[in-house]
Amino acid sequence: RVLLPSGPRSLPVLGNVLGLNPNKPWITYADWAKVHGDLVYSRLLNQEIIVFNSEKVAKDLLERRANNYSDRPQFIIIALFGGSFNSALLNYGNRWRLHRRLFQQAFRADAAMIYRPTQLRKVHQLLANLLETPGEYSDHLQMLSTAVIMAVAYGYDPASRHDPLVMAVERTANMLAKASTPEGAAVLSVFPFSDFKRKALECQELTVNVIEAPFQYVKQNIAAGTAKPSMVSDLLSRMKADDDSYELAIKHTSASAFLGKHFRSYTASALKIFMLAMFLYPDVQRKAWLEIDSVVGQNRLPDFNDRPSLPYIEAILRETFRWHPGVPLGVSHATMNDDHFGGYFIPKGAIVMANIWAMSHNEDKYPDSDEFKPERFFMPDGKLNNDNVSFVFGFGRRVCIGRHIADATVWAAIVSILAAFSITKAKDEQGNDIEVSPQCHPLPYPCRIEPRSGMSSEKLMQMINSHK
Ligand code: HEM
Repeated sequence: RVLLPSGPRSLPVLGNVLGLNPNKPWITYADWAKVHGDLVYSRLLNQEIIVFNSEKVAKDLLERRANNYSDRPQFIIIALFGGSFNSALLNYGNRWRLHRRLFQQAFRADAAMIYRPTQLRKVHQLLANLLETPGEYSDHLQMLSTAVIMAVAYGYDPASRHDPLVMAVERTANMLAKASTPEGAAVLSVFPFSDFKRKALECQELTVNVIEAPFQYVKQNIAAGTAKPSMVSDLLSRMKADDDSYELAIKHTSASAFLGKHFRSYTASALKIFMLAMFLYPDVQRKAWLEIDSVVGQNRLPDFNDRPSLPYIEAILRETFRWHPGVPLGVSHATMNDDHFGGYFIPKGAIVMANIWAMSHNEDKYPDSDEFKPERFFMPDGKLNNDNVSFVFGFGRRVCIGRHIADATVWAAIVSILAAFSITKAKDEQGNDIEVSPQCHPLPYPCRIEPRSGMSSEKLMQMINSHK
């Protein structure tokens, strides 16, 4: 008799739909793991789902048995919404291999270095925006995220957050994202909303335009000799003439980078979490200022050369990724064949999810895991340990391809915001602190952002301008 991994008792048709917290399923899965172990079996309607709640199991299966665990589940709903171009959701096969190779050429650790000046420029623009309209910080962080991806993928410089292309991207990406979680897809397929088909068609049309427009922009710039370095211009320069399938793959990979709503949002989510941590943990902020002042001083803005000399900032970056990981359940994998592990049967076609949230809240590894404590990354001798929380970027052959870009953007934004500003709780009309509670995908909550002691608006603007 085959023994499936253990899991909660399920209802005949619905499976475990009703037991799942739809807003934070990772918490439900982590609770189930306390009863059933690191491997939890559940069912959503007729789809089998196995959740890996520890790094060890995720590595044993997603990495060491990558041949079987590198597929993605396919949802008809995503194709209906025009999302089948997305590299992150492709089946494990030749089309995905070509996409991955193109991404790899542009985004591997050494190639990604050429985008650093652009990333720093966009971060300085963020500082200027925060200075001008601090209350809109959440929009500014989203804009940074989008602007970096558009610059890296296309050399495109959005004029402002009302840029028509950016607005079209936001709209399309939001629609696609709703269709692309297993929970969303399962529920939508049984309880379709009345305007579902209309939305699907609208989204398909938007997607076609949003893929084509920035690609044509690069081609025109190449023809005019004005193209900036970008993933698309680089890949086009290596393409043999009239290779239509290769050209289509370039269009689709670059679009995946900016239309996969997740990937742009993850950078912004990490930064919103960072802002939250800074005003909830003012001592951390003070320690960071001390480190920045002793290494960088107060007369210039930090740059990437400072990174090795700023270990406390590095620890803040790691803790930001760990405390509230932006992708708490990773991107779902799927099994290609039946398998056995630890005495359990893992069926072919099961959806497999890495519960990154459970891993980042493993109390054995991260005691007081709900607390924001950058100190946890230091060894007794005061040096940084080697835990760079890489699990937040996923596992195995489908590990995040944008992680070097994302890591550099988030680092540059964190260190620059700390160098320039003080972040404190906002006050209500009576002058009392407004309290907020941490969430995984934070809404814009109020906070106060102002030039920190020793900094003034004029000085900050001078420093920003001196980098142009
Ligand atoms: C803080 C920011 C980010 C986080 C936390 C993050 C996290 C992740 C995770 C957890 C996965 C799934 C890995 C797996 O299947 O095991 C993933 C996949 C992916 N990420 Fe990221 N990501 C971030 C930013 C980005 C950016 C900026 C880009 C684009 C430039 C990007 C591109 C991708 C792609 C294309 C995949 C799919 C890879 C594949 O299926 O082969 N990510 N990311």
